[in-house]
Amino acid sequence: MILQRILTQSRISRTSHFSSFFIKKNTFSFMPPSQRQKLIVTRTLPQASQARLDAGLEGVDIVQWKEDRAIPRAEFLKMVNGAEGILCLLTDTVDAEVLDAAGPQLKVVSTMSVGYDHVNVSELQSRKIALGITPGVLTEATADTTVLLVLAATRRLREGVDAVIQGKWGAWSPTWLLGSQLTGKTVGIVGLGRIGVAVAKRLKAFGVQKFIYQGTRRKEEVEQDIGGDIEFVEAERLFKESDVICVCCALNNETKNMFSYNAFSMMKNSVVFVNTARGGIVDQDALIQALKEGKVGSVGLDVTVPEPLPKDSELLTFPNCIVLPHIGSGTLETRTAMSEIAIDNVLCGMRGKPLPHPYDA
Ligand SMILES: O=CC(=O)O
Repeated sequence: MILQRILTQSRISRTSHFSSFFIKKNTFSFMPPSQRQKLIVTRTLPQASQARLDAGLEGVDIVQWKEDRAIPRAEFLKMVNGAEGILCLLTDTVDAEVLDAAGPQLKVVSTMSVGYDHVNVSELQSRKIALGITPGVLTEATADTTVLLVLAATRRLREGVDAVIQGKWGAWSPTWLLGSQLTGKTVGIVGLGRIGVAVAKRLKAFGVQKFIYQGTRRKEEVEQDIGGDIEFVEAERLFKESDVICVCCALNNETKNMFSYNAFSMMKNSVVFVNTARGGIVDQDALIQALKEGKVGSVGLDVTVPEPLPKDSELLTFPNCIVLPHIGSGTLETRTAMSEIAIDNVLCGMRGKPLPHPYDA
């Protein structure tokens, strides 16, 4: 009891506040300083995971950026020096400069995200640094957000809400604010991975008649799992035939700017276009042009370039375009599961063990 109190007090007294970041030394281990490992955490984590860090990790000194904004690059480069593990977010670019600033002892980068387009994977590989991601746990939340945007866009949610707020709600009208419905429609999914499948299964319940999908290869086992009318098609056919398009793929060299002006020009004028993956998959200027020219029916985006999207972005001027602030995985359950995996990944990497959720080339 007395020992417990001494340890707690000593832990508190050794936690120092350093400009905007905290250094937390684990004081209940008698490990000599030379054997202690430095872990960088680039943001405050959801409550349960933050409590885990605050309780201390055996043999680890945690240096954490605790402001409610992304860590400035210069701070990141300073803070990372001497780290053996980095727990970062999708807002932190991890490239050769960061790895150089860290030094050769760096063993693992663990991102609290399933996407890793902010990490230079080949640099990590060439330096034999492990990369951990958080797959699986955000599938349901992100699929929910995708369906939310599909429904919001098809039923003109933004226009309806704006009309109520602006006092433009007149008498009930047989012709006002008519949207479309999903019954009998064709939905195109780009990227039939975990999230794409979860989206298809949800949308099936709305009476979608046919799914067409695009990706690196046909997935027969997944087709069977979803069931019904589902077909792997070329991108061009997906653009032309879909009533609704959901972008659920990773951002990489193949998918960057895949939604070009040409792609939007091929689509039905009534198409509902939803992106919950990464902003860079869409040529945003082309999307703005397509919206101006009435080449797309309605749009729902959870991701943009840049993020945050500036308040004066032209994208925000279209009543048929709804933009969310990248909250696809934004539930307490999901974000907690993601941060727990990110901690497990980074600890295993620092201790030289296989990561429970490694990036899989
Ligand atoms: O966008 C969210 C993620 O990649 O986890």
